[in-house]
Parts: sequence; C-alpha cells; structure tokens
Amino acid sequence: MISTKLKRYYDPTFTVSDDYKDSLPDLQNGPASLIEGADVPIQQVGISDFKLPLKYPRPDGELITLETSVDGYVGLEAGKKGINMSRIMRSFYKFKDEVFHPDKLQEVLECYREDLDSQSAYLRLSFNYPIMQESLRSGLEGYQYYPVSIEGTMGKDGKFRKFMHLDFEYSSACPCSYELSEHARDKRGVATVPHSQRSLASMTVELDDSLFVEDLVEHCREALMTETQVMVKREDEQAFAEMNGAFQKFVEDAARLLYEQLNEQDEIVDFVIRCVHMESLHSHDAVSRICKGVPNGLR
Ligand SMILES: Nc1nc2c(ncn2[C@@H]2O[C@H](COP(=O)(O)OP(=O)(O)OP(=O)(O)O)[C@@H](O)[C@H]2O)c(=O)[nH]1
Repeated sequence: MISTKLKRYYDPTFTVSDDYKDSLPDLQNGPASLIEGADVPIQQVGISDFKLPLKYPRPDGELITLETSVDGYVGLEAGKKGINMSRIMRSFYKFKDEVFHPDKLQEVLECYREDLDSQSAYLRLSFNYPIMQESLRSGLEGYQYYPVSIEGTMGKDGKFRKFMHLDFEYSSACPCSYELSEHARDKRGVATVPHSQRSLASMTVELDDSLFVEDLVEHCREALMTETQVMVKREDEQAFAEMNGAFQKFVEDAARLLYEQLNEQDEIVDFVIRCVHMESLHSHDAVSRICKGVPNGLR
C-alpha cells in the first residue's frame, strides 16, 4: 500500500546542514556485529575501472594525456564492516592533474592508506599508449597503440613495489614450416607458403627504476624484430617478408629471446612473459610462459 504521509516531491532548494549530515546512516562504519559471513580480513576491496584523463611523460619531456581506467583497492581488517568506498575515487582525484610516471603511484598508495585507514593498498592504471612507428622502407609513419598498465602495491610493511604491463604484437613465421616449404620446392618444384601468424607477448615487469613505455617497446622490438606494421606499401610488405624470413621463431624462441633481452636491463628486477602464437596452421594457439624467477618475485 502506498503511504499517504510521504511526499512525492524533489526539493531542489534543500541544503544539507552539519546536523542533518550527522544523522545520515553510516553502515560501512558500523559495529562488527553488522558483518555478514566470516569476520576475517579482506585483502582487496575498492573500485574497478573508474575513468579519467591522466598525463604521462614522454622520453623527450613532452606530456601526453590519455583516457585511463583506474583500479584502486585497499585491505580491510577483520572487525571492520566496510571501507569508505567513495574515498578510493576522491583520494585519487587529489592527483588528477599530476604526471603519472610509475613512482607517482607510491604517493597515491600512501594517501589511500591514510585516507582509508588501511594497512595495504593497490593501484593499477590502464591505458592505450600511442607511439609513432616508421614504415620499413617507404618512409611513411603511423601510430601503433600499446595496451599498457602501470601498477603499484604497498603492503603492511609499507614497502612499495611497481610494475609495468605491456601487450606487444608481432609476427611469427614458423621455422619448421619454412624448411618443409623449401624441401617441397627443392625436391619437387612445388610452390609453397610457410605459415606465420599474428602473435602476442603479454608481459609484466617489476621495476627498480623508472622506465618509459618507449623503452619496454624498444626491448621487445630488439628481441623479436618482427613487430606488426602500421603503414605498409608494397616495398614495406616485401621488407616484412624478408624480415620474417630472417627472424623465424617458434613460441619457445619468442619467450627466450624476450628473456635474454629483459634480463640484461638493470631497471627491470623481475618479469613474467606469456607469448601466444595464434596459429594459422591450427585452430588452437601455441603458448609459452617464462619468468625470471627471482626469489619471492613474480611467478
Ligand atoms: N563500503 C561499501 N560502500 C558501498 C558499496 N556499494 C555502495 N557503497 C556506498 O558508497 C557510499 C560512499 O561511502 P563513503 O565513502 O563512506 O561516503 P561518506 O561517508 O559520505 O564519505 P566520508 O565523509 O569520507 O566518510 C556509501 O553511501 C555506500 O553505501 C559497497 O559495496 N561497500
């Protein structure tokens, strides 16, 4: 039954006094008796995928503003009903005009721990980062976009750890298919096309020092050589075919080439890489996963 005592009316002139505000229910700060389920700590609670434009530094000193998806979490102790959820976003907004190199995350995490009265905190910023890529022979150029995240964690000991995630697309020409194709040409004069595929290296690197996205992309390019191309005329396509002939790779080769390259970088303390070759030979993928394997590091 609809109550006749309640007004169906929105008052646009109503203002909130301090007394009125104090009278508002505040369930998340209520007593432990309100907890549902086991009264145990929660490792991460917060907000996923709130978006805002943020500035990032380029190696040449320029700044770039990119739409960013933010995941922010804190740890919640046993005995506490909930966190002040809106502070995850409100605290982050204190930094909205700053430049987000990975070390900036430490300041936000410290702010989270203080503002939300929490011992641990986690932050991840995800964005698509454009880098101009030159074509192989025609002198053209175009933007390659890289899915990137920078991530920071702060544990109960206050130790800050920072990570960068990158997805790098490349082409992998199968070395076995190449030899089989050459065999058919030599022995029987049969035309062949060895199979190759678009491939993806998804990596997480733990940083000791600062690292630009451009640096990590350059490490991938040097390791794999056959990055997918943006601008392609016929001379570029031919160059790409020659390049794939020169740098053929199994999925195991891709993982070890990246290992060799990243292992040489002083600013990278640890890494884990997953390579996926989306085979044109098969309807399934060939996959490899490799990690540096430092004690207590990424696995
Ligand atoms: N903790 C928690 N809050 C939620 C959830 N879903 C929605 N909220 C709401 O998030 C709103 C904002 O919470 P608070 O940050 O505590 O807001 P507030 O108390 O006005 O802010 P402060 O003045 O900073 O304490 C509350 O109205 C909650 O009901 C949830 O799953 N957990």
